[in-house]
Amino acid sequence: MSKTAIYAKYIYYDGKIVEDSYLLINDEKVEKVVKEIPENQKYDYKIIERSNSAIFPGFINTHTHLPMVYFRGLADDLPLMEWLQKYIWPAENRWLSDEFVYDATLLAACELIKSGTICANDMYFYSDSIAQALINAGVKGVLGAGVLDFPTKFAKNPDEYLDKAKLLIEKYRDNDLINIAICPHAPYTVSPENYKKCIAFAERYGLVIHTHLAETEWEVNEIYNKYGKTPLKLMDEVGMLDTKSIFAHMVHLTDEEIEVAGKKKVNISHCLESNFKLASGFARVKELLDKGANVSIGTDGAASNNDLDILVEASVVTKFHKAYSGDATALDAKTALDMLTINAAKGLYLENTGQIKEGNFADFIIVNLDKVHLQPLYNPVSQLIYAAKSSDITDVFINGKHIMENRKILTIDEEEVLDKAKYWGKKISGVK
Ligand SMILES: CSC[C@H]1O[C@@H](n2cnc3c(O)ncnc32)[C@H](O)[C@@H]1O
Ligand SMILES: [Zn+2]
Repeated sequence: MSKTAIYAKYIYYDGKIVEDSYLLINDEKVEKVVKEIPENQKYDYKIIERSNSAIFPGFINTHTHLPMVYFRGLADDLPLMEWLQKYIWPAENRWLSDEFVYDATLLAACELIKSGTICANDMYFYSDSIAQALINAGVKGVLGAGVLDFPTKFAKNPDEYLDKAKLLIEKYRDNDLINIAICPHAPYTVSPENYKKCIAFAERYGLVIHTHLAETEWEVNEIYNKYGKTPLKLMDEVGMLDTKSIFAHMVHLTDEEIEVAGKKKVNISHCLESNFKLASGFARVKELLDKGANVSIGTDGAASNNDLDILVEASVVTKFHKAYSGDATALDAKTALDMLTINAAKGLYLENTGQIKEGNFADFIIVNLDKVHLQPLYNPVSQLIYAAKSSDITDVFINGKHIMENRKILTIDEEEVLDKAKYWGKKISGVK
């Protein structure tokens, strides 16, 4: 049994700031916070001193495509469908393999760890290799096996995509870092019949189902022309709103659909920077939250964002929605932190996750407050969301394991990961 006690200036424990205390960790779980460790227990703990720091729950990125870090900057300044059809899908068909996905996911994992992300909700192919990379890095993943109506290098048809998902479920059933999900890509690439197949499959195995929805105006028109209804209405009719589901984007919703999303407490991953960059628009997050939807934050892939830094994303999200609503009280710093943590865990159906409290998994970050841009300090949560940079995160713990210490990743060799990224970059760009 391993016990750790971390002393910090501030600990965001069970939704409240506790000052000048120890956070006690017992193996992979949080024990409690105490002002003093009883004299007779002092030698039971490895003590870590961070008296100029604050401890917060680790962040959860609820929509991404991790291996796409190797396509970062490959095709920029384009709208979604042109970006996908002319550049990204051809690149995926040319380059994806287990080796590519494993190497790329290690690079993504470094970026996640360095920006305080303890778990990513991924949607891609070759998810076995994604799982192996995340396990080696010590990062949690909800790994969504992608499903499309059409064939790719990875699978011939929806049945084969699902057969491959079955193997993942069996392999990772007892893994404490990995959960498997099912990911029909979007209503313009997956028929209603295949959505129903995915739902039946997800329900049989108790999985979360994760899809892109209402991302662009093009999608709304395409679905209307094909089915005579909106994307959300179509999802409601196939049963997606009445199962364990999470929807990425939800940009183009009518007022009535915002009511429905709220009433049905739909889980939404808001991907603002990707939506901005592809000029897709933006989700009406304040209204969705006010009506009762559960909104968390995703970066989307690094080929459309172009990074996986969820702390920057949250800062942009809170400020943008104040400006858009004309209400400076909208999406305050606590709401932004909740979106990165509790809302995200709820949206992914992860138990004992998303908050530092007794019995929860010990997933947390340590932020160095001794920085010119972080002093003086009146409100630690406000400082985290509005002023801190990811580079202020010194330490990351996941399931009680020390993953990054004083910004050095302890689980994988960052230099080697960088060398591999450069090697693949040269290959992809055709440089000899
Ligand atoms: C089914 S595997 C994932 C699939 O999604 C593609 N993708 C990446 N970003 C987006 C986005 O913003 N909208 C739609 N599809 C996206 C990715 O390239 C894979 O092919
Ligand atoms: Zn996406």
